[in-house]
Amino acid sequence: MKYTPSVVDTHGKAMSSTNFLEIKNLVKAYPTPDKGNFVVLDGVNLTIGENEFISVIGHSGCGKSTLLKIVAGLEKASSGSVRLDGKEIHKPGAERMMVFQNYSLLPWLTVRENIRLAVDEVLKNAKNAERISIVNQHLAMVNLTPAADKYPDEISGGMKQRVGIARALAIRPKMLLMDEPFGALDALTRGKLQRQVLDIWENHRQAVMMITHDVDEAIYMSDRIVLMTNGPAANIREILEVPFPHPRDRSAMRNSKEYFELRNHALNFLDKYFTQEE
Ligand SMILES: Nc1ncnc2c1ncn2[C@@H]1O[C@H](COP(=O)(O)OP(=O)(O)OP(=O)(O)O)[C@@H](O)[C@H]1O
Repeated sequence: MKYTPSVVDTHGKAMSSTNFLEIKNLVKAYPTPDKGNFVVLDGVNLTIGENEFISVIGHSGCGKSTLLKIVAGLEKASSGSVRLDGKEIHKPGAERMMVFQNYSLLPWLTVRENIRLAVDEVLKNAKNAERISIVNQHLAMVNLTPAADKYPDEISGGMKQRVGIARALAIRPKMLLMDEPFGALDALTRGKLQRQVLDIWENHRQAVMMITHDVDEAIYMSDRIVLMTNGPAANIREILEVPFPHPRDRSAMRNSKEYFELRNHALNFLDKYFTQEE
């Protein structure tokens, strides 16, 4: 039987979510040396709810990172608008925290100091005791208390990524932006960290936008999956609603007919666009 997504919405009117993040008619073009423009994103519309976990999937180079960077305020849109909680995004802000694939920790600071630096930077009005408590709480949340005084080059990739996640969460952002956060990890570490991030998110719900190349990861973690067309001039072709309530049991889910159909639908979508490009 062919899978029919429960939501196919390329105009951003998500049925089950509020418009916490609102991306409207977003276009991003880079100037080229011949004075033309290279259009990366062309007319992206998307809304994300306050407590919603969204994954973005698309072929390499279609503009996923560009989209995330615009939401982070690290890149500017050529036209269109991006609003968070009603406010236009023009620059980076502490209400949107980014987790990168390559960890991006400061190597001369310990695990604890990496998290503390972000807390000091953002929670300027908090008293010292409160800052210490926030750092300790977030170290514990990602099971890093025993490694708190180690330096980044003394810990594994999975641990580094947990520091990145704890650092992002410690400043209590309204939205978490993750660019292939588990991409550099081995399968076992990846699975464990996916579960850990979900545990945290299930207890402290917030808006999450995660880029991934992994369909299983997207189904396991997110409420909706955004499928992007190939670039140039990419946009959103389909949005799939993931029909499993949280917390999710990965193995039970994987054995269900819905999972199989959703997975095949997403993989067929990617195959179709890959074939068209060739
Ligand atoms: N600063 C820039 N100047 C010019 N072109 C750029 C710039 N940044 C990105 N691009 C181009 O925009 C397109 C989209 O890049 P982007 O990194 O957003 O893709 P992606 O979907 O995240 O790719 P991947 O999955 O491989 O990480 C690519 O063709 C890239 O070369």
